[in-house]
Amino acid sequence: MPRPSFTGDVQCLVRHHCSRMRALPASCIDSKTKVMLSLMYRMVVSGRPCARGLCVRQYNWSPQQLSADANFHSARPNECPRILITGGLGQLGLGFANLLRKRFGDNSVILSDIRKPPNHVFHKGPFIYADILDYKNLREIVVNNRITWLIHFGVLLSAVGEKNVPLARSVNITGLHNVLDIAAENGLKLFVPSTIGAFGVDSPRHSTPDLCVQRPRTIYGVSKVHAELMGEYYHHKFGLDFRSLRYPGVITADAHPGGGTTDYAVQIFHDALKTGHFESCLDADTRLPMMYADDCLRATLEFLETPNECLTMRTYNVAAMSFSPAELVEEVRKQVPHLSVEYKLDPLRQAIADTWPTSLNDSRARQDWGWKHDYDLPALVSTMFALLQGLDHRAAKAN
Ligand SMILES: NC(=O)c1ccc[n+]([C@@H]2O[C@H](COP(=O)([O-])OP(=O)(O)OC[C@H]3O[C@@H](n4cnc5c(N)ncnc54)[C@H](O)[C@@H]3O)[C@@H](O)[C@H]2O)c1
Ligand SMILES: C[C@@H](O)[C@H](N)C(=O)O
Repeated sequence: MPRPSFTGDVQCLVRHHCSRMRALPASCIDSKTKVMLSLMYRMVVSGRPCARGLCVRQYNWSPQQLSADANFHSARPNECPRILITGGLGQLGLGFANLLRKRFGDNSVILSDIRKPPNHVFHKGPFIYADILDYKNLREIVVNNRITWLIHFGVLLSAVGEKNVPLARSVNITGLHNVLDIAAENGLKLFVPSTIGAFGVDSPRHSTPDLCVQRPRTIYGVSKVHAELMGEYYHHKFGLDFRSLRYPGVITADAHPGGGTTDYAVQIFHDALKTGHFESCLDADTRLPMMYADDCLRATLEFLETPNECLTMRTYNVAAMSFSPAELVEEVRKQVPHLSVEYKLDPLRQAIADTWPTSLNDSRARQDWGWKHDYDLPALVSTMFALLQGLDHRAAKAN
């Protein structure tokens, strides 16, 4: 094995850390930091890469990656997590950043994406450019900001993924590999959402359990099964605190849909308010599991805060409701009675939806960490209208 190319500065840093660590009472040292530092120390003094953990990739360390004001020597085990969200400008990122900022403080959460943030996002809290395909840049952001939790939302969803398989493979699989390695090397807690799309025609279609045959037929689904398995493998092999929830289709007023099969269930609210006419890309009877964003994001935070000892798995189903386009239309018409509807099926999305579960069994999440949803279909519909009408009202006042 080649000798790792540590610079003198980093050797000093590691030795300094290790001597500080020995000087502190054991109760003050976060166990992951302890393992990481002892592995680093072993590497430096022996000149050999460690067998387990940390050095998932061989790379050159460069002192430039430590910012001038890097202050991780003073990190305390019980301080708030410092969180990075990748792909944060999609449907779920901003909502989750808001929830996490309420819980841990505005500066504890960095949103990142490859797109330019709108003004209201940029001024609301820290934002940084981060391409998950750029391993070095991502590692630098994690190190310089002393990140402790990584929320990995960067992805191509099911329908857009099928339209550009090479890009989906790259973002969803290579991007995941980068994130996994950086999380393992830096002792992070890593959350990667999975999806109902991780199941396929061979899975039980109704009340689909956590553990069953998973043979999805989209690149999105294949990449999510890969993420579940790789995360669990890193957990067992390297001790990575990997966690994943299989989300249903998520409905949010925060952003426009990002190219998924369940997009229709978001689009209908915008169309009902703007034009009073809605074209469904899925057949009237196509039933899929769905969830309101507040439930989804609360589930994620509660899951992340659950002590390891309570978890019996690393990947859990979470569920709230299931409905078809026809059932959603019926509920929407209680608020917008004049809504006209046309079923103009998109063959790509319909074919995908036909392979997904109609409902999920999430009894393990309810049992292990107390998951409980708040929103059913009527509550979802009235909340979405209230929020979107409020937003329209505010936009009209601003113009
Ligand atoms: N929205 C849902 O209904 C739903 C359901 C199940 C699971 N999920 C999962 O939740 C997570 C978030 O989903 P979402 O709905 O916000 O997705 P989205 O498609 O709305 O957003 C994904 C974001 O990833 C960004 N991105 C693309 N390539 C990138 C790259 N190379 N580097 C960094 N960022 C990149 C995009 O710019 C986009 O802002 C995903 O992992 C998704 O699979 C979502
Ligand atoms: C279900 C989910 O993963 C996403 N909304 C999609 O349709 O692709």
